[in-house]
Parts: sequence; C-alpha cells; structure tokens
Amino acid sequence: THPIRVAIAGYGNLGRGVEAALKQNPDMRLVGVFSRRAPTSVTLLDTDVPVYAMADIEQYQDEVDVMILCGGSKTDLPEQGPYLAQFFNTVDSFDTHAKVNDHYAALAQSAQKSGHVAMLSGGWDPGLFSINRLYGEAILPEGKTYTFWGKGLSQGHSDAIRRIAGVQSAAQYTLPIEAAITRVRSGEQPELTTREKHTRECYVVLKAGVDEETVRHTIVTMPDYFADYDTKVHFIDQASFDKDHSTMPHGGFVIRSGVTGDNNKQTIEYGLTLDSNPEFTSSVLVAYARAVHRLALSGEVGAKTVFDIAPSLLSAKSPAQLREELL
Ligand SMILES: NC(=O)C1=CN([C@@H]2O[C@H](COP(=O)(O)OP(=O)(O)OC[C@H]3O[C@@H](n4cnc5c(N)ncnc54)[C@H](OP(=O)(O)O)[C@@H]3O)[C@@H](O)[C@H]2O)C=CC1
Ligand SMILES: N[C@@H](C[C@H]1CC(C(=O)O)=NO1)C(=O)O
Repeated sequence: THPIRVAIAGYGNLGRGVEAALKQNPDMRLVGVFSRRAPTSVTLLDTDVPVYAMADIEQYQDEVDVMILCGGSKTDLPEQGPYLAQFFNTVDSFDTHAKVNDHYAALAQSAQKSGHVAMLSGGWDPGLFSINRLYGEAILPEGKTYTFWGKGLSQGHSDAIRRIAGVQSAAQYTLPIEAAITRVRSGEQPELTTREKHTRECYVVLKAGVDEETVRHTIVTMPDYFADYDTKVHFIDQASFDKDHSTMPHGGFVIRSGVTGDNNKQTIEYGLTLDSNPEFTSSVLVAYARAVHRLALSGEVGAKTVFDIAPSLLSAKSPAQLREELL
C-alpha cells in the first residue's frame, strides 16, 4: 500500500516537529508544507518537498491524505481549522481549553458538509492527558483528578504572547506549586483553585519603542491564558532570549486519587518528561494523522477528539499483531 500523504499547514515549532516525526514513520510521507509567509522565506529542516503559499492550498486537495495544522491556537486554528476541513482530512492540537467546544462545533459543521474527518486537540494536554483523566474518572468514580504541568515551556501560552502587537519573541514557563503537589500526593484530595496549582513566568523581547507596561498588562489580564494565574513578566533583549530560551522542555502528570470497596486508596498516575515539547506534540499529531486517514477510508466524517478514536488506529501494527502484544 502507498504511504499516507501528509502535508503541514503552518511552519513553526510544531511544523518542524511534524517534519522530523514523519521520518520515524515509514508508512507516511511528507508531500508539502504550506505557509502564509513567502515560500522562499521558509527553510525546511532537511526534507526535499515543496513549500507552497497557504493561499494556493485548495489546489492540492487531491494530493494530500491528511493535513496537519501547526498554527497557533489563539488566532490561527479557529480560522484555519474550519476553512481547511472543507478540503482535507485534518488534525490539530487546539489547546484553548475554554474554547474547545466552539472549535469542535465549527470543525464539525465544516467536516460534515465536506465529508472529511477533522480531529482537534490531538496533543498531550489536551490530548493524552485528556484520555488519562477520562480513564481515571471512569474507573475510580469516587475520587479527584489533578493535573500538574512543568516546570516547562508552554507553546500555547508562548504563542499567545507572540500575538500581542509589538512582541518580537516570547517564552512562557509554567511552574507547578510544590506545596499543592505534596498535598495531592499525600492522598489528601484537596480542593485547589487554578491559582493554587501553578504560576506562570514569561520572558519577552519587544520591538523598538514598544511600551513594557502596556504589554505586561495585556499578558497578565489575558482571559483563558493568564488572568487566573499569578504571572511574572520579564523583558529581555533578543541576544539573551536566544541564549537562554531556545530549548522547549516541558512535562507534567495526571493523578487520579480515589477509593474502592472498603475505602481502599487507589491512585492512577500518568506522566511525561519532555526534552522538546514541540517534537513530542508533533509525534502525537503524526500518530493521530494515521488514525484520521484510516477513519476517512472507513467512511467516517465529522469532528473527532481523542475520546472518539480507538487506540489501535494510531498504531502502524496490524490488529492481530497488537492482540499478540496485549500482555
Ligand atoms: N495540545 C497540546 O498538547 C499542545 C498544543 N500546542 C499548540 O501548538 C500551537 C503552535 O505552537 P508553535 O508551533 O510553537 O507555534 P509557532 O509560533 O512556532 O508557529 C505558529 C505559526 O506561526 C507562524 N510562524 C512560525 N514561525 C514564524 C516566523 N519566524 N515568522 C512569522 N511567522 C511564523 C507559522 O505560520 P506560517 O507558516 O503560516 O507563517 C506557524 O504555523 C500552540 O499555539 C499550541 O496551542 C503546542 C504544544 C502542545
Ligand atoms: N497545550 C500546552 C501543553 C500543556 C502545557 C500546559 C501549560 O504549561 O499550561 N498546558 O497544557 C502547550 O501548548 O505546551
């Protein structure tokens, strides 16, 4: 069978990650990259495929099996997702938690009409962490679920800062509050507000002449991203940014702390430790691109989340081989 033909829409950290991840999946191949920038200004890592103008993307609908959307959640994906689901099967890592149902509805409408599959929020949170929160709550109905991230760089939050007028570069680090983790790990099952679980720390490079306090205020009051957190903002120069903020480690864990039967304490924990947040997220996107291709071939249409997609569809192994490896 022919390799699954994958294309990238939007070439940033995730776009580079997808380009790299596809090299680890021989049943798939990159056939093109689409960018809103001039194609000649976009340099790929090392794959010899064309870079096209996003404006021409509709012309390639018969050459692409799955389009992986690597734009930013704050402003790119809400517009690009429904638009591209008219022409392609798509996968994205949409992560504006407060707006997931809006995005789902917009993708569902576009994909139902065009007969495509549009998968949203296929990353690690939302994505793999979402699946583990569901398992925990379905299996231990009497209990509490906690999610902790970092210390690490959140791409969604960094992207959100980059979209503020006058910002040249941005890195946002998420820091878990250790006292909260200790209380959760003790089995106390505490009630914790958003502000009691994490703090956020931003490093921002501004373009010349841009007022720091205006940008600081825009960040710390930003709904869905920073308003509910204690947030620090540091303004630095580009040289310092390039030196100190070019790697994107992250990680985190989901804990379900519950009880069964005669009040037996049961704990489920799922964790990630990531050298590169974007490369890991892109590896999730590529596995889900395989699943979306198979769903489309089977006649499925519409919007899908990780909850709707059977794990076996992500694997390059056959169902029989997977069954042999069940234990
Ligand atoms: N669910 C999850 O677990 C995760 C989700 N994410 C999501 O992934 C999204 C994308 O993250 P990330 O790839 O880091 O974002 P980037 O800022 O690197 O890229 C976003 C878009 O910006 C454009 N762009 C990239 N580089 C440049 C540049 N030098 N000049 C101008 N434009 C540029 C690209 O579009 P174009 O090529 O068209 O110019 C690109 O698609 C995040 O917003 C986040 O929401 C990320 C990690 C985990
Ligand atoms: N979507 C996040 C992935 C995780 C990390 C995170 C955070 O640090 O707030 N929330 O979810 C990202 O863009 O990195």
